[in-house]
Amino acid sequence: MSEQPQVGLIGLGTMGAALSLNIAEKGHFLAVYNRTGSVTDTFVQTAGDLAPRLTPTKTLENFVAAIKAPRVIILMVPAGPVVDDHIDALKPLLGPDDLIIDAGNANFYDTERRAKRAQNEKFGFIGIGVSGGESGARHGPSIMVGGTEADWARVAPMLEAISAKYDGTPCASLMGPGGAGHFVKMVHNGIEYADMQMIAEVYSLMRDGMAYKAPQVADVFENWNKGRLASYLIEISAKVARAEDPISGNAMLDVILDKAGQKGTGRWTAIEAQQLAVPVPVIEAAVAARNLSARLDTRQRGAEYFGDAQKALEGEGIAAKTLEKALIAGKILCYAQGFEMLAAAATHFGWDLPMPAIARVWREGCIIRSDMLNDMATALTNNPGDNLIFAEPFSGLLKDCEAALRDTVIAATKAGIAVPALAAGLSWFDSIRTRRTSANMIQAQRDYFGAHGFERVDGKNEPHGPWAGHED
Ligand SMILES: NC(=O)C1=CN([C@@H]2O[C@H](COP(=O)(O)OP(=O)(O)OC[C@H]3O[C@@H](n4cnc5c(N)ncnc54)[C@H](OP(=O)(O)O)[C@@H]3O)[C@@H](O)[C@H]2O)C=CC1
Ligand SMILES: O=C(CO)[C@H](O)[C@H](O)COP(=O)(O)O
Repeated sequence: MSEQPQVGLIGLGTMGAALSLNIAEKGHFLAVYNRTGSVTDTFVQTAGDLAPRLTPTKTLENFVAAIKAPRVIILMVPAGPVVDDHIDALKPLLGPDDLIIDAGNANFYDTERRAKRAQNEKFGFIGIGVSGGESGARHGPSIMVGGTEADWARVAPMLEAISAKYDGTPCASLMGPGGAGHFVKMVHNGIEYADMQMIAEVYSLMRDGMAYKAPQVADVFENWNKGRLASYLIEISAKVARAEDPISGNAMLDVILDKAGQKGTGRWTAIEAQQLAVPVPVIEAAVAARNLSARLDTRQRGAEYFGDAQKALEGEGIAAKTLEKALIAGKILCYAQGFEMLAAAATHFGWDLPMPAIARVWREGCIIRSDMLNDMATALTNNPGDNLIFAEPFSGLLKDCEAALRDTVIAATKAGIAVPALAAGLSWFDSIRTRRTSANMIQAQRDYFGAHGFERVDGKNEPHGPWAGHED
């Protein structure tokens, strides 16, 4: 029997269509609206058994009218002004206690602003981060919610029902107020960039350093997916390496242009980490690598002018076991940096970010889901406030894998195969356990040119060097 929907969704693109079907499948009736009306028609016509639970609408007025108050309206449209436009358009149509949920990849500052603005309105607004791509949205994404406890109590039953489950536990949690959910999603994506980049780097070592064909790379990744590296990204990397191009019959990977796209969340993570003064060099390297990959002309010119950098690795190359350990180390270092950034954001923004719960919601449904995240959730629970690298099993794993990471970076560097994210991880790891760095030189330089002063190792109160008053 058809019921009046209490939920509506705007934006039937890749994510919105899949999420609508997921919501309908969990027993909800929902109204749907899409800018291009024909998309709405096709969507409902192809919804099969779920079609009776969907109410297609062609105007925002009809859309809102089709939903029973108090309404829950989900936006699944591109981040940025499109979200503001929708809020503005919905505003005169909404009633008391209606709630808009922005489920796209919004910048968390926008979400903060929108949530604050909504406090003066009769309707509410929350921002949620949703991860898992199309199949996650359809069958169970990971959901990071920003809002009040009351907002969470209201939306939790639906969001938990549609979310992925890890051993029966829903991968949906309240992260904190305002933009906290979108902040956590942003860091998720920063880590996603880094995870992907490090996998791409070991792929390059196999392809360019050891002349592996794509199916051989697939074999290696498939094997790794049975061990410590078991994860969605390794699993799909094996699948894409195995795939053939239906047009040329060549390996699919070999016909894809090496120019990485990006929508901005990785860049936002790097920018925000800089604002918070938290070093996340693995993520920064991954963002830079995407930017560099897009500079095709410069890369071609560089290769012609200076000679192509890449050579075969020396000797037998690098054993798959060594590469695996290098990737394990790189992954731990990257997550350690990501969680440190989250901890700094919690302090800076006054959010009580639930670190173990963040690791828990990332265990299933999202793009960075992996077995390791379960151990991270336990480590963050048992070692509150501590960096992951000091917590077992990660400290032990790092000790075990450090040499492999170093050997890999050295071999890659000798062969001219760029491994910026792995190298950044190693350099961070070296820096973080260096008793005396070279920052004394920086302090001396700053004092020389700007009389900025420094602290002395002997504690004496003489904050300037003998160069004070220099004339050059
Ligand atoms: N794809 C993914 O893997 C993930 C995406 N996201 C986020 O989800 C959101 C949606 O992404 P996705 O589904 O991939 O995007 P799509 O491009 O597939 O769909 C975009 C949707 O937004 C609508 N839309 C676009 N521009 C406007 C506009 N100016 N006014 C009104 N409607 C508009 C489109 O309608 P029309 O049919 O008329 O063009 C379409 O319904 C984004 O914020 C994205 O970052 C989050 C997690 C994963
Ligand atoms: O949020 C996502 C996954 O978690 C989206 O797929 C997002 O588009 C990925 O980022 P980019 O397009 O910049 O690679």
